[in-house]
Amino acid sequence: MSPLSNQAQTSSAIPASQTTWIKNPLDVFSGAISGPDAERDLRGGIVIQGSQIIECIAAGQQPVTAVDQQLDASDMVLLPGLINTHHHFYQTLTRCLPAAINQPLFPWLQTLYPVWAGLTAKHIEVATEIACWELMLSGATTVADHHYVFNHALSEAIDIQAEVVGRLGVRATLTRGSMSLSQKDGGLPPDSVVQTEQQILDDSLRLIKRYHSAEQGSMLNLALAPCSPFSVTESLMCDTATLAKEQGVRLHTHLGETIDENDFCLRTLGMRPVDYLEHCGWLGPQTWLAHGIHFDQTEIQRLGAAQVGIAHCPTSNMVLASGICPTLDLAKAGCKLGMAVDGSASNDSSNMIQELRHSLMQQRLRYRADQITHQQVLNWASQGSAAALGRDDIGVLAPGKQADIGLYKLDGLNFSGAHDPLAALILCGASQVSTLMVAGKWIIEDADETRAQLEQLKLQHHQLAIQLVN
Ligand SMILES: Nc1nc2[nH]cnc2c(=O)[nH]1
Repeated sequence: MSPLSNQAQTSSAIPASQTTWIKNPLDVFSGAISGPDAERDLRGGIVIQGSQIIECIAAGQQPVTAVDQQLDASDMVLLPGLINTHHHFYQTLTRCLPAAINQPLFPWLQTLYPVWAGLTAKHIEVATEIACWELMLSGATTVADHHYVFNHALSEAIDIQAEVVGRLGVRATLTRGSMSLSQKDGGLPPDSVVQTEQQILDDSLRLIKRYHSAEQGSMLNLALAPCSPFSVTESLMCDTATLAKEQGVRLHTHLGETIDENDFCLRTLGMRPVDYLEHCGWLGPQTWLAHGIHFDQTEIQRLGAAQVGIAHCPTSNMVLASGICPTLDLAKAGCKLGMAVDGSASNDSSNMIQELRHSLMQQRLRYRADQITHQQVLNWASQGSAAALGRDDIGVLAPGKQADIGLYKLDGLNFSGAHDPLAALILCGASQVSTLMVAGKWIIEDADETRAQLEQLKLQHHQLAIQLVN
């Protein structure tokens, strides 16, 4: 059933000329925690036209614009669509693999690389679909993926992902990942999952030309993402930075995740990861890093001065016992702090709203309770994540921004007795949206119905997961 009322319009796409008032939400968060976007009163709701928000309404006020239809949101909390800045969709197929669980990053990867070497086009397609639905059902309207496993039979992984995200209607940043340093050359991955530098650079250029759209409201950004210092050659890191600059796309990699990575860099490159980043031409605002944990204070200042983005992945960092990201220090220094669930083999879920709860709890162990609020983690997952992905058209509820929103009903037992609805979303542990809109289109109109429709896909995914490990 459509959540819309008053007019007969029930289409999930709002025609460009139509206006919709998301009316009187129970509570609302704009995405910002300082400045004019944080101070604006949104308790009367927002008006959407086409793919954009055109009006924000103060409590008790009516829209100035004539509205064609309304959605009564008085029993729902309104958030900007959450933005996931780092994932490995294919890892949904290797969640909780007994041989891999209970290990830190390096042995965990070495256990999983040979399994991932068996990925086929079908695995990529179905895993991408499952991960995207899991993210969307948990409130994400923009998803980023870091696909870096290109076995010898699988060259079209990003093309498959581009087809799936386009079909689902979710906004995406797809990164062309890569590995070029195998065990025989002193790296961590086996030969079966690395490519030559030329193969990687040629395919990167092909994908940028085919899919990257940089305009406001873009549904698909492409970025380049050599995997990590221990799986990529130095020359590929440098050449990728040059290509990204020539083509005007962003750069992404894993950095500062573990002490083992620091040791690897010192031993094989003779420098620490941030020096390596600078040496390869990566230390700038075009770069966002997954994890960003093991930096000293001087390195944090250098990353901040360069306005590097950080994909903070608290659950994965706890599961792999990697460490605790110095979020507030990085943000204070000038880094753009975003949030991510990381790959589903190190999480082992892709639930974006639950990630915020984990972040709040983990970060309170490092900082004071009054410094890590529910608004702070919500801000990282919206405005902060948008900045990390280099976007200023999403992540905030304000006129002129894209109409990407999530609405949450607090009807579970876990919310009973909660006083502050916005705080309850994080502290009582929300796990699912009720409805979700991307670029003015209802992607999820009724989450329970959507879940029911995904049963067949789930079965197929589970069978593919079993087949992959056998
Ligand atoms: N957490 C995590 N770190 C990585 N470093 C290189 N590859 C990976 C990965 O798949 N997950």
